[in-house]
Amino acid sequence: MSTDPRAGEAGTQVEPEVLEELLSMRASIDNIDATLVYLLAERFKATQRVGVLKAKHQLPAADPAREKNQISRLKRLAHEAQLDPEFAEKFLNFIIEEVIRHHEAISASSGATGQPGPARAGSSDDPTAR
Ligand SMILES: C=C(O[C@@H]1C=C(C(=O)O)C=C[C@H]1O)C(=O)O
Repeated sequence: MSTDPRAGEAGTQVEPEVLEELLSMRASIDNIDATLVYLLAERFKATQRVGVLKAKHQLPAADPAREKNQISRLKRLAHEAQLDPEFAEKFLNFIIEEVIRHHEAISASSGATGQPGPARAGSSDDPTAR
């Protein structure tokens, strides 16, 4: 029924009014997804700075006490927002795992100098490369 590429599979399967409603909701989803990408990019910029600070002061990459506090706070917020708290926990753990991986890489590259090393310059683990 529609050749609009935004309609996807549904374009050939539903009435024009239904399609219009679907496309309007998808436009919101696109905006939300773009916001998520920007938010995640900002969060990773901040955590990269934490990683550099930790490497400089020989602090461990992971901080389980901080993670525990964050997860209970986020689960509480998720519940209030009618988002599945278990999903919120999984999502946050997924992100934290990646952050810790970055911190370990920063620490490994900084060696004795406490500075991100030249071997990592330009890599995704080097926040100064951005
Ligand atoms: C960013 C930090 O490093 C790690 C990553 C965290 C996160 O992504 O929120 C939280 C705790 C740490 O395990 C930190 O210590 O603040």
